[in-house]
Amino acid sequence: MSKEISLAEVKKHNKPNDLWVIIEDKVYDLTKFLKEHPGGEDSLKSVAGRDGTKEFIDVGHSQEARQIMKKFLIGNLAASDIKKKKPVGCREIGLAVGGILLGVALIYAFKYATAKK
Ligand code: HEM
Repeated sequence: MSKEISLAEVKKHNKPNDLWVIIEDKVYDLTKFLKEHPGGEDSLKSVAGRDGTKEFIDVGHSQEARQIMKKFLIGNLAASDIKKKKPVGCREIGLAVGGILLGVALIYAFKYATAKK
């Protein structure tokens, strides 16, 4: 199992000579890659010690870049620091469907009540 690293720990490594970055909940030590990065040093420095997932994806990195990054993987972001995406629960779906059915039933009831006899 790979190492779990907390967000607080990653934040400490925010300098060019000690540069960690979080990408897709994984932690990379890019200190040695800084000078080799085809996208320049500044882009990596701008996300030093923090989550650079959005920036990494926005660039549209190649498969080759994804291969290279594996060499610098040092661990996973601690589960407690991973932002949980709230899924839409069954309760919400149930309420929405119930609301729509009630609305349709009311329209029919109204039409029936006001229909000319
Ligand atoms: C382990 C992490 C990373 C690796 C291995 C990596 C590798 C590469 C490689 C190989 C390229 C050349 C183009 C390609 O093959 O896609 C590239 C370009 C680039 N990267 Fe990264 N990169 C990493 C992280 C980042 C991050 C976090 C940022 C932004 C904050 C970034 C910004 C850029 C930019 C701006 C380019 C230039 C794109 C262009 O010229 O069109 N990279 N990177």
